[in-house]
Amino acid sequence: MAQTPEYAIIVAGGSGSRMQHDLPKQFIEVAGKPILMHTIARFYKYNPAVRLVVVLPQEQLNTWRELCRKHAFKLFHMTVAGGATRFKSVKNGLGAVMGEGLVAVHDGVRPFVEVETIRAAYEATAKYGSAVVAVSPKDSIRELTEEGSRAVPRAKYKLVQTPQVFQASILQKAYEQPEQEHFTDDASVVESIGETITLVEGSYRNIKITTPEDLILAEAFAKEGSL
Ligand SMILES: Nc1ccn([C@@H]2O[C@H](COP(=O)(O)OP(=O)(O)OP(=O)(O)O)[C@@H](O)[C@H]2O)c(=O)n1
Ligand SMILES: C[C@](O)(CO)[C@H](O)COP(=O)(O)O
Repeated sequence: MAQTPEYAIIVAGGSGSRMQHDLPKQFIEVAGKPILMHTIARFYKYNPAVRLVVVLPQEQLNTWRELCRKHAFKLFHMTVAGGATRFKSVKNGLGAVMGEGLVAVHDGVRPFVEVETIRAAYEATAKYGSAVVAVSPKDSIRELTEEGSRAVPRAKYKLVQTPQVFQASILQKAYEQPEQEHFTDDASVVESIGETITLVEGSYRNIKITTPEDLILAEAFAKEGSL
């Protein structure tokens, strides 16, 4: 029986403003290689036949090509120009997805995602139509109210990571709608067309490298052999 095509849209089209670094954060080296290369390699390790779509700002496409040459990075991938928001970048990436299949969307700056997590997410999507990786909060949670704040039951919440994997047709339909302010990830976009979201357990190592202290953590994980 023919294998269902698997795609991975790796979004790296942001500006990385919270990192306050002179390089775009996806190009910062950890363990001797740009973060984005480690992320791509994780998906390739999961499935060498995965169709990789890497989304980068238009003005960074040449730099990326040069970095690939410099690091002799040969893993085959398409590149697509990003948009002004994550929503627009994912939508541009979806333009490279042809026909049916399972499509993962993953942040280019989450290089520590485990192969087992990626596998669990694609498998759950094949069964249920969607899979969103998430972990339980470790801290207590308070909701901001008009009066100040109030405690909420932590057991009722999950912290959402990527990959977020969907049937291609569902993701494409969801991304046809106009962007809304509360769309902070793909699950929120897909949910708003009435689809159910299935959660898959993630890992505390699957950090999104966002602020300078995340780089210190990333170096520590890398030293420990997590890359
Ligand atoms: N217009 C955008 C904005 C974000 N992203 C991607 O979405 C992921 C999560 O976003 P975030 O970590 O917030 O990245 P930035 O938007 O680059 O960072 P910041 O908000 O600090 O500027 C990143 O891999 C980022 O490159 C994207 O592809 N296109
Ligand atoms: C998609 C995401 O990583 C899930 O946690 C997150 O919502 C991205 O948010 P950002 O503000 O674009 O970093």
